[in-house]
Amino acid sequence: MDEESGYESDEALLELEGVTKYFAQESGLLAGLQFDPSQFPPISVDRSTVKAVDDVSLEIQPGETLGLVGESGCGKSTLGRTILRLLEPTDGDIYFKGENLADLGGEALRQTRSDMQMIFQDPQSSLDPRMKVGQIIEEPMRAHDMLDDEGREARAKELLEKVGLDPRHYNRYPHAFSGGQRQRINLARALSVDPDFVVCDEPVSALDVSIQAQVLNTMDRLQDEFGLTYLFIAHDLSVIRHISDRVAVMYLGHIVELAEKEELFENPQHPYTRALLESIPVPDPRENGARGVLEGEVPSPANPPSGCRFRTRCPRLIAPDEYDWTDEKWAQTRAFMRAVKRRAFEPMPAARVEAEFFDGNPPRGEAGAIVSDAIELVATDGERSGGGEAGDDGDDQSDRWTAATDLLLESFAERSICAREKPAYELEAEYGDGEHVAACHLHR
Ligand SMILES: Nc1ncnc2c1ncn2[C@@H]1O[C@H](COP(=O)(O)OP(=O)(O)OP(=O)(O)O)[C@@H](O)[C@H]1O
Repeated sequence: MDEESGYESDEALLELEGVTKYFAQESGLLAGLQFDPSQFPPISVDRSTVKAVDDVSLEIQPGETLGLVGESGCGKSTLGRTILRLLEPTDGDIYFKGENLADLGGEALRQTRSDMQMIFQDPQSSLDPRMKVGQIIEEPMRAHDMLDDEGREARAKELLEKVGLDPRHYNRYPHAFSGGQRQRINLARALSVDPDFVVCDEPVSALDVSIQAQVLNTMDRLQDEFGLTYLFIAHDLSVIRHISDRVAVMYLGHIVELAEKEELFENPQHPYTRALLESIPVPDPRENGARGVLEGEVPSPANPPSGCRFRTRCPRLIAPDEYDWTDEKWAQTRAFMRAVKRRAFEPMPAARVEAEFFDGNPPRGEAGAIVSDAIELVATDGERSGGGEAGDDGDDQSDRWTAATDLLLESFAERSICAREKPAYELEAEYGDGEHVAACHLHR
């Protein structure tokens, strides 16, 4: 038990409740200027809100490594920085050792700041090239008034050794070290103030794969030796798999799935996690191999989809309750809707659209009428299309695809539970007995 705070080590070290971070973003200079003569002043600046982290709740237990994975821009770094109070949360609470960080001030805040450290992706730019390695490692100790000059030097040298470097390099400059060595210097610096919790933000992403494993192994060893708890941010699932005890998957500011590592990798329950896992082996990013699994663009975090944030790209979007569907007819309609939205097929006669997407047997009833209206809009022989005849111009055609897309999305996608309710479900784990949460209505 921690005498001062009353914190007992079987409680969560860190607890997030509804943590939210929005950024006010001004659009590009001219593009963002709105002209409205009926208003005074007639020119206004269009400000949008980037919902980088939205309502994140989770716990991190002492001594564990929670991996945080997701595509670039999903909010991982923002979450890490918000936890450390490098960014002020827009909403929500962060408890560290049972204390709400927002309530801390003075000495308690100072102490907590040294208890929580961060290491960044790019060791090149985070190490001041004009400072010697020893000074770099001692800097946080000096800022926190820890030890005297001699004590700091002794500790810096000891830390150099602990992270796998030669203590005789104390007086060298960062440029004399390789990328992997520079990341080790970063580690030594973060550990100098004896933290309990370290946010590791893509610490090995800039390193060669062969060096990555070595640095990860060192981080693993140091975790045991120093009793550290890690929040380990990475976009690379193999790195996450190497280091994590539990894994949280992030998409567009939400945690979509969280489970113990084995459970997450062997029994993923969110379609986004599955898509991520299926696209793992991409040794050469220019090779398109399995990358097609995640179709479509990530929507803008300034205007994220309602309900489930992944629904606009989800291959398992749930049928709206309004209509009578068989699974087969819904699967076909969903595929057709996606193809129309992405204009993924050449214009063709209605009968061929029906043959290609619905095996010649489109849905009937109310849903069928909507599907047939959409087919008519895009078909070359559709009544409303005039398709292929003289006088048909590109704009017209484009309008019809847009109209068909809107009709299908509004009638079907937007009425799905996936669009209407934010999902959050607790599941039974198949591997281990840890918690497994998946934000997907398939588990309702
Ligand atoms: N200071 C800021 N002002 C405005 N928008 C920001 C700011 N910082 C981040 N964002 C936006 O917030 C979203 C989340 O960014 P963040 O860097 O947290 O994602 P990430 O998952 O860490 O991505 P990456 O791995 O590329 O760093 C992005 O859309 C980003 O553009």
